[in-house]
Amino acid sequence: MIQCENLVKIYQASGLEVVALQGLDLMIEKGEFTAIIGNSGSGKSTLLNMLGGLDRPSAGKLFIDGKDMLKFNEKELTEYKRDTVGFIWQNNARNLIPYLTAVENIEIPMLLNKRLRRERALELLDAVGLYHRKDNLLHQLSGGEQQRVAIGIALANQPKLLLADEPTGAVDTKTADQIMQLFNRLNRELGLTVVIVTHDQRLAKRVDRVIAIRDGRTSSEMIRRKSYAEEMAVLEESLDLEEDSHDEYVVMDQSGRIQIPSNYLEELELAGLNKLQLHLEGKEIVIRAPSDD
Ligand SMILES: Nc1ncnc2c1ncn2[C@@H]1O[C@H](COP(=O)(O)OP(=O)(O)OP(=O)(O)O)[C@@H](O)[C@H]1O
Repeated sequence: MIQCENLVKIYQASGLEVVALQGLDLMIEKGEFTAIIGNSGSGKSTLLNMLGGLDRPSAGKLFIDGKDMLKFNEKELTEYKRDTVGFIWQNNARNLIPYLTAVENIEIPMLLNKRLRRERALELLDAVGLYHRKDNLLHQLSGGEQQRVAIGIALANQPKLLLADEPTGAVDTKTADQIMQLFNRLNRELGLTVVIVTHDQRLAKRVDRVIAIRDGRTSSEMIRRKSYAEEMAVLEESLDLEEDSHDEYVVMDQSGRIQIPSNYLEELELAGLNKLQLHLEGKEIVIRAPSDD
């Protein structure tokens, strides 16, 4: 579904160049539920904006749903945003129109698409568990309910890809869990590919794959041993997932480069060295500090 190779994004800010993505590699299959984590400023939102067609990459390759995003003209980009992708932000003000009711908010994207259907808007409201709040104005809804309306809006045009930037950043833990369950249900039942950006390691445990970004590059990856869907089938009601339910991988780029996690370097006192010894031992690669002689 998503294929990024050596993706670069450079912003120009008051005469200075900021390299927000510096050669990021990423593959996401159709139907996967992925979380992107990383420190503030590591490039998570920049990546999501590229995936959502809200901004254009400076260089590299980005294919989504078989289409080359770097070759899109304005019209194709608008069609992509309208038909392929649904976007949810942390901040409700970017998702919702305050003076409309819940159901009217969901109708908006369908209006732009000339497919206005109250019936469909109500279906979507039902899908996000808010049918009973359809006639409430937004200020009458809680933060979590507003975020669910935003998810309904993102689904209005039947996207294949759902992107969410810190979707639970402004709600409490219990509401965050409900929102994650909703994403999971949409992923399982509609087969939607879902990518969320989060700071919250706890939420990241509840997806199939976690991709960590450091300094605008993919630095490591965790893949769930059992699919989240399988686990949820058993644990539908329980929110306590095993601590250790992911295998960790480092990402290797096309040229064979990997990034060694900083805690490994520190533990073995390798941090700060500019060369290391590398050799094969059977089927394993051993990395160690250079010997003195
Ligand atoms: N429009 C812009 N103009 C200039 N620099 C930008 C712009 N957007 C992002 N940046 C810079 O690019 C880098 C990556 O920013 P980005 O917002 O993608 O990080 P992030 O990982 O999402 O951070 P956070 O978790 O704080 O939201 C930062 O150094 C940021 O200052």
